Amino acid sequence: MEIDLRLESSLWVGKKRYKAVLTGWHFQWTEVDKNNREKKTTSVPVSELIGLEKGQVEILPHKSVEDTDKDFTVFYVKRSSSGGPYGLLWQFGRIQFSCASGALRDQWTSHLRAALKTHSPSRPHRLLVFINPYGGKKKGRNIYHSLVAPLFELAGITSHVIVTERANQARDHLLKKDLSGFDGVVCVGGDGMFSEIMHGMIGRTQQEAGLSENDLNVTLQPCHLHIGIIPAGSTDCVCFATVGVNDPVTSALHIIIGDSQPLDVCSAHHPDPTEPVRYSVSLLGYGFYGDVLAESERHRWMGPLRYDFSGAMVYLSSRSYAGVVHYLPADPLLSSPRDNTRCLSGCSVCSKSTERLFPHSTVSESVHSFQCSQYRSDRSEAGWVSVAGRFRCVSFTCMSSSCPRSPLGLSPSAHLADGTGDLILVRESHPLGFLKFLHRHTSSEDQFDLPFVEVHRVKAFRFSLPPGEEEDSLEDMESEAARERENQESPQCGMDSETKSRTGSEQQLTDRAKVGYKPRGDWSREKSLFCGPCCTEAPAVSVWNCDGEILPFSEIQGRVHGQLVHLYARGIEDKAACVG
Ligand SMILES: Nc1ncnc2c1ncn2[C@@H]1O[C@H](COP(=O)(O)OP(=O)(O)OP(=O)(O)O)[C@@H](O)[C@H]1O
Repeated sequence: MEIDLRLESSLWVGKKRYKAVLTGWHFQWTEVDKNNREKKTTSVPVSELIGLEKGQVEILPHKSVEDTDKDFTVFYVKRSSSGGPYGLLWQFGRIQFSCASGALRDQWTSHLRAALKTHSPSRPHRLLVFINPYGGKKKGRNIYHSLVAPLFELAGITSHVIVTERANQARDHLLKKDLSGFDGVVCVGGDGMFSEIMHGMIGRTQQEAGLSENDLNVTLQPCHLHIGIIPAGSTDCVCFATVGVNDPVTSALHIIIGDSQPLDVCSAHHPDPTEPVRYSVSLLGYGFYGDVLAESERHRWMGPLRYDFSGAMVYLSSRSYAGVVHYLPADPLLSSPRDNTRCLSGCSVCSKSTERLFPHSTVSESVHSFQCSQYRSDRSEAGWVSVAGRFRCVSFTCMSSSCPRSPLGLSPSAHLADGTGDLILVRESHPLGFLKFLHRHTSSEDQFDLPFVEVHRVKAFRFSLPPGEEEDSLEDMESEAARERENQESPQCGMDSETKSRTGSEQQLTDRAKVGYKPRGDWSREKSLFCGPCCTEAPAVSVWNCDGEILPFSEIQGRVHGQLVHLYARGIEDKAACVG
């Protein structure tokens, strides 16, 4: 039975009188002048109220409380149009009302609290927070404690905070420790930290379901806990592509109100099933993007500038790589990477996909049966398409991968949660043509409208080296590796040991080395191949850039898992529709 939450009365803000109405779903206040004429109305959905306190209360920059009888303070989500060209910045709105009596004040606070409870059932109450103190400009701790923690406290959220002391600590915690009682996990850091947490969450969910995540044919179980991202890294692409801005307060507010954005994830498997699976949401890139990452790891000391520097070096080396790409196209009637649409908050393509993926309310059973039957047909060769050639880059993304420097992203019409990803093939081309392709990512010009570029919306793909090429390249690598071993301490190509122990990518490589990598996956060999223009011979193979981490092999099989994780986000809001 619906409780009657409706309440209406006059309230005062300073000397101004307002007509305030709570309808249950909305709380609105309209200024009324001396002649009883109504002026501007502010309306806030109850789901976007952050909290309320009796008295006159301030939260930021410091908490202060003046406990008065007739006042109450409401905190709510306030949209600002100043978030940049595409996203909307959310601000922490605050308004302090005075009532005619203490009894009316108590009526307002109890009605508002009841409305919040009824109409915001998915808000988190207890969160596990991981802070990477070394991410980005090393401000993660400060960002969390000064901007986020006070808002969580106001919203009645308790948090267990872990400041990481090493790479992969968060992943290991999520894989091994008791997570009962938590509603979600918060990542304070950049894309590398998010990737670590996503790997831990997906791994834990499969462990509990008794599934082998390394098996390409296994249908993975969606994760139950939501992930929130507080951007504090040098690259925060996942946050930008799912929220529209990189702003800690905006992200904290999405977490508080319990927003939910499903996200497709691509699993990347080496043909050898004993190699651990990796997951990607924003970029799996071979060739240019793999080389840039490998090169940039050698210049960590440059800070974020290393990406520009390495990009220029790799561009100048003008490399292309031979390969065969096989892909399983998605249904072209549902959407296409060239259809000029944007996946915005409430996207109908993603909603239809949710209905397809989860046709019944018993989510886990239906997901299992749907995805199993879908992938059974994927495994046969029927419907697969092959493309062979030399490529500047082969990229795959499950989202637009927009970021502040490329506001429309790698694939502007890609969807966050439709169970597909976009495969972008850039063939060997004139260097100026490739420069044009790269430059178009920073503007609104169509980067796919070039003769050497093709893009396909797919459900799965494979990349293999052409027959014969593989053995040659392995021999090349062996001799490079032998040379490299002789020059182990070479300052030109070597990484200093301090840098090495800091990075997640290398930590992962070290971990893999411990479990016995095959010779191809040995970083000491790979790094000699990606020294940029300082190398005289162009290497025959590249590596994969998996959301900013190096996968030290060339052959790969990728498969999209529809809506495998959920973020505390709602996709990019349509600015025109949200800000009047
Ligand atoms: N305490 C720690 N010490 C060293 N590395 C850590 C620590 N905590 C997390 N990491 C690792 O640091 C890597 C980079 O973190 P993050 O993404 O937060 O920062 P970033 O500045 O954006 O980094 P990058 O530009 O390399 O992606 C992650 O892969 C993560 O696993």
